[in-house]
Amino acid sequence: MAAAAAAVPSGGVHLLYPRPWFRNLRSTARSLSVIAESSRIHHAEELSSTAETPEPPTTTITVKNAAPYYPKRGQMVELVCESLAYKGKGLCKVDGTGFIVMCDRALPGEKFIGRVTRKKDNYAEVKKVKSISPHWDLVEAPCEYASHCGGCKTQDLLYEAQVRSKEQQVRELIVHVGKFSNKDLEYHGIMKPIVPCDIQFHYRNKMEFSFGTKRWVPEELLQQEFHEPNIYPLGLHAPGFFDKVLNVNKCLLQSDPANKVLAAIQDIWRNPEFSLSPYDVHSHLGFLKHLMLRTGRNVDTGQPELMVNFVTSSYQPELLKPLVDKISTFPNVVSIMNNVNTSVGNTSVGEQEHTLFGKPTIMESLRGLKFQISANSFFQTNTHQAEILYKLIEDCYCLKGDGSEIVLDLFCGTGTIGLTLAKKAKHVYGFEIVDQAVTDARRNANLNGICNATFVQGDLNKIGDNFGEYFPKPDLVITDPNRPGMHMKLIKFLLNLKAARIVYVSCNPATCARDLDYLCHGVPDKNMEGCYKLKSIQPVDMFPHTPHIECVCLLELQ
Ligand SMILES: C[S@@+](CC[C@H](N)C(=O)[O-])C[C@H]1O[C@@H](n2cnc3c(N)ncnc32)[C@H](O)[C@@H]1O
Repeated sequence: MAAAAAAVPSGGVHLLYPRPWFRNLRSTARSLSVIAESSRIHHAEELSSTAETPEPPTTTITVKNAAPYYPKRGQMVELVCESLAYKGKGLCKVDGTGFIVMCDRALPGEKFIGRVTRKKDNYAEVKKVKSISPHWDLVEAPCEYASHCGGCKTQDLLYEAQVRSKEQQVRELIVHVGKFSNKDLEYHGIMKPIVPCDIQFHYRNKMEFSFGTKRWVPEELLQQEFHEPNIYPLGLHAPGFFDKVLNVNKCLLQSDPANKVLAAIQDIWRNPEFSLSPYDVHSHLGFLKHLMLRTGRNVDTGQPELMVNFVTSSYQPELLKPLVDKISTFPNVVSIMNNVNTSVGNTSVGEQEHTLFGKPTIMESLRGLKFQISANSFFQTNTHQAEILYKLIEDCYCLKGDGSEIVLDLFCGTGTIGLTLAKKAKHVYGFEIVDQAVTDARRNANLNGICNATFVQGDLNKIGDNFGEYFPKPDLVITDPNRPGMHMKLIKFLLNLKAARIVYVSCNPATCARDLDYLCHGVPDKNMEGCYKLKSIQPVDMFPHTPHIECVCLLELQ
């Protein structure tokens, strides 16, 4: 494994000379409109539960000199990938027409044949059928599943090229969805260079695998190798399928102790003597749904500690006993949990939780504080890079440190950001929807002897006009929403609140760009005026080899 990891160079992104393709990424107007359009689709998908939030603006751009082009479903096209865009998809143009085509797993510079699978008004999606010449910055992907697994999409792209592309995506979204001028971003130093992740494998502290009844074998492997498609899989979902699972014996993104546990479970769970059946998502029969592995750290010894969580459709501990007996002998396993989820949905959060071995939580430390993590609580999944992210947040907000300031921590999860600020603040008020996370946040405050933090359970998409009565006017607002971004009610609240500074931490640059636009430029059709000035945007790579991008943005009241 060490050799495999070494094949991918680390860090150093700012020292490399940009390749010609990167300069070409001063993209044409047309490609930008597609990226903006992509973000609109994204919102439509993800905001279905928050119907009142308007979709982000799309950029209407006239395409100069583009011949009309009407690809048909099933048509084969030869393409060259220009750059990476939304969800890490390759952005290509049909030669001579400028028509935009998006392709999963096409990487910059790659020439390939694609089959049109989906057609929209102004772009199409293709599936790569054959690669003609490889992409620039090709490296050998160390993981055997890299070209099929839905987790990593860009393992075979040089890490420096991955982060350059992420930085460029953020810039384009901020300009075209957020409506900030590229010139301002450059000349006022608003757009900061991306912070790469210097650990590019084994960085995830949490992985969730699914048990399945249908093993997914990629088309190209069906012919090449001997496969036993009837063997039940335990692994990751095939991209786009909720009922097909790619069997995975080892994942290079999770810790070594977690991989040892995964391998041990793979070895024995199909043994007919144990009568363990995978849950069938169609018939709703079967027992084993998911296997969640979380890696923490014993804060006294520094040794990894592992939580193994079996998600099952019913409570039958006697069935799990052979697995528990085996993995409880592993020195790092300190907790074996069973979440029982009787619903037909795919979620791993159980209605009941049982401790089968050891303790119900594991420990982790972040910015000098201790955190107790339960099976279902949110915790930053890359602990190493979270240290760097939180330091950036700390540097960004510049609390005076005299204990006079009030901090509002929105979407606080288990309270990690707020608690790391508490020592410098007068009081921290955290709001979070998940009950268990709020319980954890309170426990974490106690664990660290922090008395000036209050955590409240509540839905920030449903705040009433009296929301501001729950806390004194804050000097600083931290907002860290999940992928759909902030609801319009919350935007409106923040525009009326007029806190001196907002630090917006985002895991989705498209919704982040939309919300920054609202906070800075207002929402004309709601008669809301913007009152913030964007001071900085700092992209951070928390998840190498995946399309995910984190950003820390500082806004100041104008
Ligand atoms: C990206 S996480 C941030 C967590 C935390 N700030 C941290 O750094 O660990 C987003 C959090 O928002 C919470 N959340 C999602 N929707 C919410 C809502 N409508 N109201 C309140 N909290 C919500 C999620 O449960 C999750 O804990």
